[in-house]
Amino acid sequence: MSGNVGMEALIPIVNKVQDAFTQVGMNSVIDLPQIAVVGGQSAGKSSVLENCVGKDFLPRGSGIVTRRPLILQLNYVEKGEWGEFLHAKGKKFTDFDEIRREIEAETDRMTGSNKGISDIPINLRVFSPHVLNLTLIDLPGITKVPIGDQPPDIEFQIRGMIMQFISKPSCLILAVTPANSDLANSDALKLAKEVDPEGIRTIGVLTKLDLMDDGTDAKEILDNKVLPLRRGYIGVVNRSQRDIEGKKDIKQAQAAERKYFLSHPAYRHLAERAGTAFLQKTLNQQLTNHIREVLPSLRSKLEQQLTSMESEVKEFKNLGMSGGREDKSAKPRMMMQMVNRVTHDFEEMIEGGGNHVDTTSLSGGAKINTIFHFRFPGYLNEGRLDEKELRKEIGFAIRNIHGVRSGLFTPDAAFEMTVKRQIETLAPPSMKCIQQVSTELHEVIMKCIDKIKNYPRLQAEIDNLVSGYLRECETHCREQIQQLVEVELSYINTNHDDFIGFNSTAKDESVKDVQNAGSESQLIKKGWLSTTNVGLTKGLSREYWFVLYTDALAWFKDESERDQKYYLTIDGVKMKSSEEEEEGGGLFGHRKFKIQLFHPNARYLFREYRELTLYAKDEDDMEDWRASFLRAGIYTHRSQMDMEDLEDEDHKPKFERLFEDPQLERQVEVIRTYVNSYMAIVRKTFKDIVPKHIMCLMVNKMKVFIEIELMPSLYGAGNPAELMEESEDEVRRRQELLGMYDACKDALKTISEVTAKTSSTPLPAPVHSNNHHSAPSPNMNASRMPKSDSAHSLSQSQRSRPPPDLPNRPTGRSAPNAGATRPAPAPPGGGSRRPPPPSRPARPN
Ligand SMILES: Nc1nc2c(ncn2[C@@H]2O[C@H](COP(=O)(O)OP(=O)(O)OP(=O)(O)O)[C@@H](O)[C@H]2O)c(=O)[nH]1
Repeated sequence: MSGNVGMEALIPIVNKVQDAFTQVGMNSVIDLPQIAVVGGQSAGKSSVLENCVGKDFLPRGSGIVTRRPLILQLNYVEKGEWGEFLHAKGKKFTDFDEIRREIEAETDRMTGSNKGISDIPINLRVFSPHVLNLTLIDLPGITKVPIGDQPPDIEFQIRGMIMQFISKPSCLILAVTPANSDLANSDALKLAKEVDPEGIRTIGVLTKLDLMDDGTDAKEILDNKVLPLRRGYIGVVNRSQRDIEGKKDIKQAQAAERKYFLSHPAYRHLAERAGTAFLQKTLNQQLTNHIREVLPSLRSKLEQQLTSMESEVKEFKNLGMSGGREDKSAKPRMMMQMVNRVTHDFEEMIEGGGNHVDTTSLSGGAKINTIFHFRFPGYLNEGRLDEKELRKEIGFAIRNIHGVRSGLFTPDAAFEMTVKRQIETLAPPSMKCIQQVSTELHEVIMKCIDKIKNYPRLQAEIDNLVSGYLRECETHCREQIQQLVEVELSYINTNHDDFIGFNSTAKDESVKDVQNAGSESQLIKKGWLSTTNVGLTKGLSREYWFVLYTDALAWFKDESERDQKYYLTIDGVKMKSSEEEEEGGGLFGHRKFKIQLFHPNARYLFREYRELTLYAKDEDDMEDWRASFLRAGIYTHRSQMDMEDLEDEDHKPKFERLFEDPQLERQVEVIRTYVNSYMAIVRKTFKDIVPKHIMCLMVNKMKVFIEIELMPSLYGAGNPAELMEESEDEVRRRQELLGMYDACKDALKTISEVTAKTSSTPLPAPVHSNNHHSAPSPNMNASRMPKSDSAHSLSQSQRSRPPPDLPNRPTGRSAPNAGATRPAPAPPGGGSRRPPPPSRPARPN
């Protein structure tokens, strides 16, 4: 294909821009517009389209030839020239006559051979080094009277088909009208006007000038004086049927066409603005305008991309890595930068703050804080014995200390032994805390060095050194905590200010003694409990505020203790406690923690009740109350039946049996209270001191190590040049980045060159229906130009001319040559020719 020189000239420009953008990762940046030909049957549409491309391959002839839309995609390739049909994928058509035959055959396949039509397009892709990536659309000619197999609504169908394509705002419309027919009735112009009323994307093409009646010409139409179009009309002389049959080639045809215009007296003056070559030039200018229009946005995209790469490129340049040769001396400097980055990131992740605060998950420092203040206290509590177990231990200890004798007094040793056992249980949760912080620190390190993964050797070495040091810190910290446990075990400080044994030994040692001594009643415990039998319908429970004194139990409506419900002296009162399943508690049931108080020697406990049933909210609460009742001298009562139950099948005493001795039970309770008090102090100390140790011995030490010792350690570990060896990925990435950076700069240069080498042409001023004087212009684009600019492109003389009243109509003879001028008497008054009033609508719509 070489019939369109202008288009070929555009190819390198488009390709250069396209290539530059492909290199920077942007494809299809220049999306060239589609061009569609519309017109009546046999108007010469296919001929015009073929001329635009500059190659013979479309079926042409008299009658309805184009019966399906043909979407012709031109694709630029460096080598070879062939066509491919969508309906015959994979088959390459190198003979363009064969392409024509295939179009005809494919048309017939869908529509039959008897002039039927179809809106299903034929898709043809032509690959050639001589074309731009453009899409051209050949559409069936507009017809009104159905023939052959054509449906009755043929006109309507074809119209719909055409509209599908030309209504797209990006589609250029070549409205083809043969000069030997009435321009005023041109369906092509009517349709174009419907979708493009301002005429921005419509070019009028007047074919078959050579077939006009002798003595008539289309000068006035071509001068845009008849039915003026914003972009005017271009006259062409295509090959006649005889030329085609005689195999007149496109070049010969264009030469003959040029001769025709130059030699024709009516057209000589516009020979430079007529003919296939000028039509091509017009379209190419339109494409140029389009290219130039997209350049500014491409430029700004490129500039943005360049800016985003600048800092990294600068970094490489600083390190002497921008060229092909690498600067070896830059590696230690680079290593220092990397280590500084790790130091900075580590510090930031531990201490918080910084520029990149993570909003999706907790950072290292925040996680360590959670371990210290939420998880660690939980772990400390997990290690606690439950109340039952604790009592059991204390009970055994007391009995073992007393040996064969029944001890009258609570032995101190039992307290100390139990406390020591309890202190030992604090070691595992503390170690767990250390281990979790260590894991977190390691994760922080991993995150920090992930950023230097492009230097795998350096990354591995830092990991090795830092993780090794972390292990040392962890071991040291564990030793220190173990030491702390031993310190606690070495001296049980019963003189501690917060220890209740120290301050209130007398009070707690023997509540009973206090009572017996006739001292004043003392408060033991207050709290909510629910009960079912205090003046309520049986079965319903209700909460009261219970206050337990050394000698009495009182309950009130609420904490204000104003409305007292009852005051029960507890002398001789016993208790039973149990857990029971709540009725209707569902699959797993709700457990109820029940304590029953009763008087074994009296019929009624209070009022008409034999017992008082109290429900605690949970097991701990029940244990607390039980302990408090014990302190108040309310002991567990065992019936004979219970006692029988105290031996198991092997006649070994069950644990409960220990407590058949109320004296022992009371002693256990006293020690338990002391143990709890003392352990609360130790736990508090651990809660405070373990995190401090971890901070001091692990976190802070790690910070110092990374900041001060890491760099010298790295030097000790190996040569910086070797450590700074990049990963293949990094080398590739750097090359790509630098390549992309250069490509961006080249692309910007290309854009500047293209801008300098090409020029846009402004959109002609709009024409009015009665303006016969708008000059035709090859400039089709600039549709987005402000109207005022377009208006400026009109010369002063053009604007000052008075607008003629009506479109020019042919005078004299009948229709076929409407729009053509005939030698006719000069119009009255000279100036613009005023045709006689039209006998039918003179405008396309
Ligand atoms: N002499 C002469 N013949 C032309 C000219 N333009 C087209 N023809 C002839 O007119 C006939 C129809 O031309 P086509 O290009 O097939 O017209 P079309 O508009 O594509 O026709 P359909 O697709 O059938 O609607 C062919 O025989 C062409 O050779 C012209 O400018 N001068």
